[in-house]
Amino acid sequence: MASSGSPERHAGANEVSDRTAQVAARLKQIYKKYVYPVEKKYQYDFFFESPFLSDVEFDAKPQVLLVGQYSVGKTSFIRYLLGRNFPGQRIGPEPTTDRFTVLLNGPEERTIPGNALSVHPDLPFKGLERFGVNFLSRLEGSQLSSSVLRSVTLVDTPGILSGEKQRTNRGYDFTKVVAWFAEKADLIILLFDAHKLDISDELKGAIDVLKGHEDKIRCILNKADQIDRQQLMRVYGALLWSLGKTMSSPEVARVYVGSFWQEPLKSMDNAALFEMEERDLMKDLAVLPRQSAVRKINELVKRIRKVKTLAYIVGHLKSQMPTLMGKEKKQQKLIQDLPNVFRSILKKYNLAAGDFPEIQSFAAKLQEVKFQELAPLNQKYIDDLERVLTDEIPQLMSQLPSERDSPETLCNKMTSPENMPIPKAAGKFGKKDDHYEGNPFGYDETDQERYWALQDSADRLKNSYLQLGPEGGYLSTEKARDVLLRTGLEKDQLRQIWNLSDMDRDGLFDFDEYVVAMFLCDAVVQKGRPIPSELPASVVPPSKRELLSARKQSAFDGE
Ligand SMILES: Nc1ncnc2c1ncn2[C@@H]1O[C@H](COP(=O)(O)OP(=O)(O)OP(=O)(O)O)[C@@H](O)[C@H]1O
Repeated sequence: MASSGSPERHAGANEVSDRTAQVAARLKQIYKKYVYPVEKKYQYDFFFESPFLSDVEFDAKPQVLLVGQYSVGKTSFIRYLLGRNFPGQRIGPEPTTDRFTVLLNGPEERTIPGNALSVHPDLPFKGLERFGVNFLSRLEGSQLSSSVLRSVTLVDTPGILSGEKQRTNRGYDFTKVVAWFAEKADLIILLFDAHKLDISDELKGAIDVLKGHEDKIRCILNKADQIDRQQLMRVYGALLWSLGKTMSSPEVARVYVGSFWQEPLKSMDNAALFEMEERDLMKDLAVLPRQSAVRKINELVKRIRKVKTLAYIVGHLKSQMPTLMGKEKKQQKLIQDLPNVFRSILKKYNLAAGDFPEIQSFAAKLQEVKFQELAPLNQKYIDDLERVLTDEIPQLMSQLPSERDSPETLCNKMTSPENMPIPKAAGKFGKKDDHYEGNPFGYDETDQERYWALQDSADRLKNSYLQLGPEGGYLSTEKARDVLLRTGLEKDQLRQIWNLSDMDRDGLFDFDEYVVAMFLCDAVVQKGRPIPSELPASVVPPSKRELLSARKQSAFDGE
């Protein structure tokens, strides 16, 4: 039984989390089966200068980016969300975080150097190499086993400094890097210090690069308990005014006021207000996994529409080529007449202008190919894409809570109503911690019974397991052995891995056992780790915990 609260309290949240993972897995299948072959056939990567999608794009967790001046409490806020310290954490009154820290879930606690992070095939940080070695030495991964990080990835940024220091000391383009992370983020939290509110040029610069992402921005007026009510009103007003001038969005930014760390409030004057504000912020965070799933669906829809349009364009150009003479001449004529060609394709197939490539760069690309070598239009491809758009995508959307739901109702769908995510330490508001909810995303930090450090690997391995052809939910001994042999490990090592993974000793691999085996093989092959004598508790699948602890007990009792 869960250590804090009954399992039912979390059922809604886990269900949504599972559903969003299922949606991501289905999107990946759709892409591989129906979209990728068309992209390849009509050279989407070349014509749209957009690489083919990899699994990472679908599997990536929602990202939360924290931005603010130095010492506003970004790192303390993350620590508060996680409910614990994390590797590489630096908190202090002086500028402490001089690097971008990406907080990731993983079975062992460690820091990961920026270089490794930016080339890791399973992480969505490829592309950061372009900011140079100076930047990479200021990038760090912090891996820990955390239920919060199972749902989201957090990115802590270096505090924004004032004046010259900002420009001269960094050795890389800070604002460009923030823009890169902002693009990928699902939520951007801008923190301000109520105690020393100052929207400097640098912060304005950072807010500028967040332009176009206004819908993702949430502001926090932190340390609000350090000042009295009257001062707070003034500071709050001044912040809204400055933000209104700096941010181009027509809507007033949502500013959460409070003190976002675990310490008790300095003054209880505004305790009720701060508590409500934290509750609202946690609700905002709780809908992130769902929002991220919707974003992934939308992005794939946009891409499919472009792919379809490209197939029509390429097919049309190919169809215009003469069979014998004058190919080169015809090709040049078509390129020159491209605006008209686009117009007639748009009309003929009833397409949207926004799905067409930018005309000049497309014309330049066309100069590099021979039209007679282009692929002809294949109606089957188009029909498949249409079917994805009209049947599969709406079906996927219906599996998520309705788009028209208010954040409130969405949140209700994610957690049972009486247990909305509430601040982690009710004690700080002068209350007892009896409603403690450890994680706004629905998994309770203390809920050891359901937490499994290999859950991410399990999500990734689901398809490969199914492809191996389990029967009745089990991989036969032969199949399991074949999989292990393919790792190239020594027989003796494989025997040890088998003994650790086949937890129920039935000579077969169910899915959980398969995940554990793959994890152990990977640890030995990729990372050169020794095989442990027993499985670490967080690696044991929840389905096998009772069994293993009973076995341990009977060994202890000498049975
Ligand atoms: N809610 C809070 N109320 C009062 N003090 C706080 C609060 N949160 C953090 N602090 C204090 O503010 C200082 C800065 O905190 P922290 O290092 O978390 O900020 P930061 O924004 O991550 O800074 P940097 O950008 O330099 O890394 C620390 O001394 C911390 O103890």
